[in-house]
Amino acid sequence: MMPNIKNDTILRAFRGEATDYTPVWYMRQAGRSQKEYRELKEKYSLFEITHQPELAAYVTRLPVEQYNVDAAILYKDIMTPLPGIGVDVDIKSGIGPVIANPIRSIQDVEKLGTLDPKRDVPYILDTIKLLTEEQLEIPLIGFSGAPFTLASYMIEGGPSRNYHKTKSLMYSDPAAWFALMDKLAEVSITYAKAQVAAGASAIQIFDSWVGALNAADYRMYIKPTMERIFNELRETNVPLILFGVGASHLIMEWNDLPVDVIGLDWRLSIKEARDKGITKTLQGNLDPAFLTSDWSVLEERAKSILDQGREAGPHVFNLGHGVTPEISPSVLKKLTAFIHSYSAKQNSIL
Ligand SMILES: Cc1c2[nH]c(c1CCC(=O)O)Cc1[nH]c(c(CCC(=O)O)c1C)Cc1[nH]c(c(CCC(=O)O)c1C)Cc1[nH]c(c(C)c1CCC(=O)O)C2
Repeated sequence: MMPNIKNDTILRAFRGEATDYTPVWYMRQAGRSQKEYRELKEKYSLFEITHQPELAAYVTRLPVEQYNVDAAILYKDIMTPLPGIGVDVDIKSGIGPVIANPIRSIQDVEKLGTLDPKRDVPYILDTIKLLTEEQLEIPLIGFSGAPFTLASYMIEGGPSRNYHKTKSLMYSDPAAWFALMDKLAEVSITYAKAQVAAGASAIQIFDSWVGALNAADYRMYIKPTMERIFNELRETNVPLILFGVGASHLIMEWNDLPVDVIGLDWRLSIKEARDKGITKTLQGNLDPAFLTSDWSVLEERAKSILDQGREAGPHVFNLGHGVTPEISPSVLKKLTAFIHSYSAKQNSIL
């Protein structure tokens, strides 16, 4: 069955078309900032919620109903597919993903299996079907972690500040590194394709931590893998988004990739990205810190981002990184309404 989408504004903006207003969604829009979510987390872990389609769909819908955003993002983690290939991962509250069997050698890479979405993550596909066939009237964004970001957890064994183990494997054992990149590229491709087949209307690839590399190493160790992923995902015909944190020095490399949208954090403005020569739709890039500032301060910064997006568009509003637990849902609701009304008004003046 086809997704039952009544408002596809955000998909048109992703593809670079002009829209009546600037569409918006927020990274980590579903999560600990919401009391309904925190209540659910008292009973269930993240993996327990994602294994139950009714519950996962409920969490995915919370920000849609509360904030009136233009897209939903499937509630799950970038770690979700990894148990399917033999990674022993747990998500620890306040820490993040922790891995009991880290990768240290090519032998460890060779032990990894292949992802079969119907066998390994059927509950994700069921959640997508439930949402897109029965519940949502706006597009659902599916996603996958990118190979570098997934590998960083798999090699470090958990979150890291400097990625020394990851880089050390990359620089000193390229055979193991490229074997791991191939394995994780396959995971991203099969997983994202299965999400689209189940009803997802766009795919975001989170390469959150790849900004730890310089551009020359990115070209050598990462870019060929990303080219393969996006070339294969182009076949799905859905818009493809690439996002990373602290990666301004890599966006010209990203601009060469067959993606539709580049997601910026707050370190580079929309205007600066366009002036550098980025030709894709830009997504971003409010510093989440503004969500705990006075409304007048937040409004001024949101206006500036929207004005840059109008002049240097196409643009989809988002944060520069995820919503954090202390952010109040009422602020996100007010901000969404402001983004819609301000951008619609500015468009009608032009
Ligand atoms: C690097 C990364 C991870 N997970 C993700 C990324 C890429 C985006 C980014 O750069 O932030 C992606 C992610 N994780 C989660 C989502 C849900 C969808 C959404 O955006 O609303 C998404 C898109 C749920 C989650 N994933 C996690 C939570 C919070 C903890 C929980 O509720 O158990 C949620 C709602 C856990 C997690 N998982 C990860 C981290 C760093 C954490 C936070 C650890 C902490 O501060 O406690 C790994």
